[in-house]
Amino acid sequence: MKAEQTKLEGCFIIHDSIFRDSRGYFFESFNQQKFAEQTGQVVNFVQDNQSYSSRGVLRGLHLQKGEAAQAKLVRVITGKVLDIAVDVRKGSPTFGQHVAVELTEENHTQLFIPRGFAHGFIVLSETATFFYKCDNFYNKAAEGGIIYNDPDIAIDWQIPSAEFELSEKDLQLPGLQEFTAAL
Ligand SMILES: Cc1cn([C@H]2C[C@H](O)[C@@H](COP(=O)(O)OP(=O)(O)O[C@H]3O[C@H](C)C(=O)[C@H](O)[C@H]3O)O2)c(=O)[nH]c1=O
Repeated sequence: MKAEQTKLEGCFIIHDSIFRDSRGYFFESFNQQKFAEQTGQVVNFVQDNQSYSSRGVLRGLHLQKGEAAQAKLVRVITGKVLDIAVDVRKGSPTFGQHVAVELTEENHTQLFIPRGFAHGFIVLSETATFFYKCDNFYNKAAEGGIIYNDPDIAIDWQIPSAEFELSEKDLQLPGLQEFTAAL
């Protein structure tokens, strides 16, 4: 695997080493030792999540606050998504900035999102199966988030907004300024 540092400190694009032969492919989707060597971060994941969505479904921007904050290692098993990580770490020099990465079943690319980031994705293919590892357990009481179309973050979700499908919960998330005021 190779870890590519993004413009956001601690957030890495992970390029996996895929072994292909006449049967198909194999790759180590996570190796704690190699990950630490490449990123300088020792991560102990404790929970795996998986979701399945159709084209236009937009999940996010979510995070867990305080002690319940989660680092995530995310990838796509089937389909294609645009994955977004937003730096909302208090005092960060890149506060409010984001990275956008296309994760597909073909490229096997992963994104490592540190604690203190908001995360979301939109499905660009007909359907997508999304898998991610978390280094902290789900804590509903600590859930928070930022509205997907906040003008200060200014995410280009790549497809027409008429195709978007969000949960009622996500449509009521606060803007970055309101979120920041509560930090
Ligand atoms: C996240 C989570 C949810 N749930 C339950 C709570 C709800 O009854 C149901 C669906 O939850 P939600 O609508 O929050 O699922 P997503 O919109 O996919 O949320 C995720 O979307 C973005 C992309 C993320 O990065 C987060 O990990 C996570 O917030 O699963 C659990 O039981 N455990 C969990 O860890």
